[in-house]
Amino acid sequence: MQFSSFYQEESKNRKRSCSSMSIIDVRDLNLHYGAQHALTNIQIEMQENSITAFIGPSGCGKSTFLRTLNRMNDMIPGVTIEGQVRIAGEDIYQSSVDVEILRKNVGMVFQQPNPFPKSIYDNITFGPRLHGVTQRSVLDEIVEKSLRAAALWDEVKDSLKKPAHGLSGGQQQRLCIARALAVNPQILLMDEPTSALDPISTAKIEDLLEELKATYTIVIVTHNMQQAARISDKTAFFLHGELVEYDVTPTIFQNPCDKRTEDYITGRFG
Ligand SMILES: Nc1ncnc2c1ncn2[C@@H]1O[C@H](COP(=O)(O)OP(=O)(O)OP(=O)(O)O)[C@@H](O)[C@H]1O
Repeated sequence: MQFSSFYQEESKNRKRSCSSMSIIDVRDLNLHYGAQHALTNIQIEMQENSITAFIGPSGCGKSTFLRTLNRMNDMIPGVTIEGQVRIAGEDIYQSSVDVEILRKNVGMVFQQPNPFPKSIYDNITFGPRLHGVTQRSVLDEIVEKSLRAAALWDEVKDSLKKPAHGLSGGQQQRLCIARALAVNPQILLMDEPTSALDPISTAKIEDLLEELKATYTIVIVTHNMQQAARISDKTAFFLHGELVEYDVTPTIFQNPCDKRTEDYITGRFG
């Protein structure tokens, strides 16, 4: 199927399915960096159209785990991964999986906004063009739709040909979100997406995530516990490469089962 029709068809299907099935299902996941055991027996299921937050002290494995969800660790020399990561029922570590298509479906936004040194328009169309969209009208439509979804359209609609690097940090991060949405992913992975931003830009992105979860499944690493409490449906607490506790967010913050979670959220360590 042509990517443009694939894009439109997928959008329609996405709107129809608003169930809360597990879209991510991880079983017995272990990851080593050489001899270092960085993730130990991770088991977790994440629901479609929800926001899941990963919290825990520095070095506990949050980002490493996030990267296993679209095979971003594959490129790191010496990494070994065992276990299963199922996305929409498919084990993404099977050799038959096309990693390019996987990363189209499971997009990523990083801590530092990283727009390409290109125009706003070309940043958004980069992914769709890579996947074969050439028709100008379709590209225009994707640009508008992605920028609207990222709550940036009104601010940039008259300067689409201007360099992306001319935008503020907060606008650049929303552009990076729009760029990720332009290839119509199912899942958006976000690694501390607001830690480089001021409080107003942070609030805009938090509001945006609340809107985006109607269409996408969002997994976010955050050091900001108020942020996790504000925006996530479920929270996973990691410590020393283990998933200590995972539950609905109010339970994690108000009534955690594990003493280690309680110590962390009450600021006794980390
Ligand atoms: N590319 C890498 N090569 C080797 N070891 C790594 C690599 N990336 C992470 N690690 C190690 O794996 C462990 C987990 O790191 P990771 O970055 O996943 O933790 P984190 O919880 O996301 O930390 P932070 O909150 O500081 O970003 C750490 O001991 C880290 O040093």
